Amino acid sequence: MDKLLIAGGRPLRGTVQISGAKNSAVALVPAAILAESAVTLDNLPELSDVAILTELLVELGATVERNGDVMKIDPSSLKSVPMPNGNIKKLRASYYLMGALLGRFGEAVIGLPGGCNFEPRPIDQHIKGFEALGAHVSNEGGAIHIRAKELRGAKIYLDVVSVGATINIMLAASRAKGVTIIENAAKEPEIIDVATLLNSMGAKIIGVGTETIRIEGVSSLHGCRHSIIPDRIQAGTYMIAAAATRGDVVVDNIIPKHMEAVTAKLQEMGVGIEEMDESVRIIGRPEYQSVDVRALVYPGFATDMQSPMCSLLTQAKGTSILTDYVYSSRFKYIPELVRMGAKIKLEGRSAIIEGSVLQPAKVKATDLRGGAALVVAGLTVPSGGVTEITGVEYIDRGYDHLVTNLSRLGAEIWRE
Ligand SMILES: CC(=O)N[C@H]1[C@@H](OP(=O)(O)OP(=O)(O)OC[C@H]2O[C@@H](n3ccc(=O)[nH]c3=O)[C@H](O)[C@@H]2O)O[C@H](CO)[C@@H](O)[C@@H]1O
Ligand SMILES: C=C(OP(=O)(O)O)C(=O)O
Repeated sequence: MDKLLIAGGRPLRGTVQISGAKNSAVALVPAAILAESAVTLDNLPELSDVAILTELLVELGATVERNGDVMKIDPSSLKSVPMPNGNIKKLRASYYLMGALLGRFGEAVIGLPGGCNFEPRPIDQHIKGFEALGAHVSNEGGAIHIRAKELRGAKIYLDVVSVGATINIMLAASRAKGVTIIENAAKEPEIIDVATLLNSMGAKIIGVGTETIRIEGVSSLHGCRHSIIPDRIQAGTYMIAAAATRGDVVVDNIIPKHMEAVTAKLQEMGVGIEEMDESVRIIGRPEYQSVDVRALVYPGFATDMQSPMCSLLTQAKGTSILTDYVYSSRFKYIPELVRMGAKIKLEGRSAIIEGSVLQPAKVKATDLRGGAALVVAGLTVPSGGVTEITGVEYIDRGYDHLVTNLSRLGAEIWRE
């Protein structure tokens, strides 16, 4: 089993280039199968989730060619293949194959998704959406069976603001007969990215980025070329790592607007920030103030940034309160931070964090962003001793070239 080793205490310095967004890529790759001809995706990140999805597309009969960060997906000889088990269970975003296959073939059999199960993650809103479009949905032994004689547009009000349900309904509805309206839709930038791809394929989607999305179904979609937006969660993690190590880092190839919630919080703590057109410079300071952080849906502070932020808050003077309003118990990483000397108490859906000096320890990542929190903490430990992180396979889901990027910034980090 791989592990990451970090000899901390080195301020990060230099420039890091951010790759395409995982949470876009894992929706765009399945979306491509709705086309009748080849879709080319640029700026594709090199992540295990993307690799598994690619294998799934090949199992479905697509021809996939990857060259660096470019992937060409030709779904012209795609078949409807049931996928109750196997690779499908390895990642969360395999649920996008439900919407995509339903749109393309009117049917899908997909095993319940795996991935980071930091707490129960229901998909009832996805299913409610498919049913509203006229599909019959049943759970047979842990696999979701979806079948529709004909997909018909419908008005769907989401009970919770869900990224996955919003995208999944958009995928299926883009090939439905008539108009679908999604109310209380999620507004994340990745949703806009998926709609941009679908519209380039010939779909008719408006309203993305607002709480009402209108999708006029079309009878067929065609191939196109699309460049994936930068990964705002990777970008935010490097911003936090730069601040935590009192470094000086330019995080490049980003959309600064997508970073506003993180930028504002770092500024409030006293971190130096310079914003450019496609990059942001983070200038670390010797002392930071404690702050309160609330993880919310976009444009609020992202729940995916909550865990790395917790590691930074251990470096602030006084008491910070970090509350997650999206996932009430996304805190499995906290006992590991405590093992590293962090002073954190859990109260309901909040972590109460006192400033502390971290120390090296052997710790285990049990989910992707919890793993990122441990990396930030390991980098922050004053020199002397090595932090050992296992569970690296979780981190591989969302951070490409992590060791290379951090090493280039001057970190002492290696993988064994
Ligand atoms: C691949 C991907 O893009 N993953 C992101 C996506 O996950 P994902 O799309 O799975 O998360 P959702 O936005 O759906 O979840 C938001 C909230 O709604 C609840 N819920 C969701 C769906 C549903 O059918 N029923 C229900 O109750 C969830 O338990 C959670 O409390 O958005 C999350 C919230 O920003 C991020 O943490 C994940 O990184
Ligand atoms: C939770 C995450 O991803 P997923 O929904 O793919 O598990 C994440 O990116 O932090």
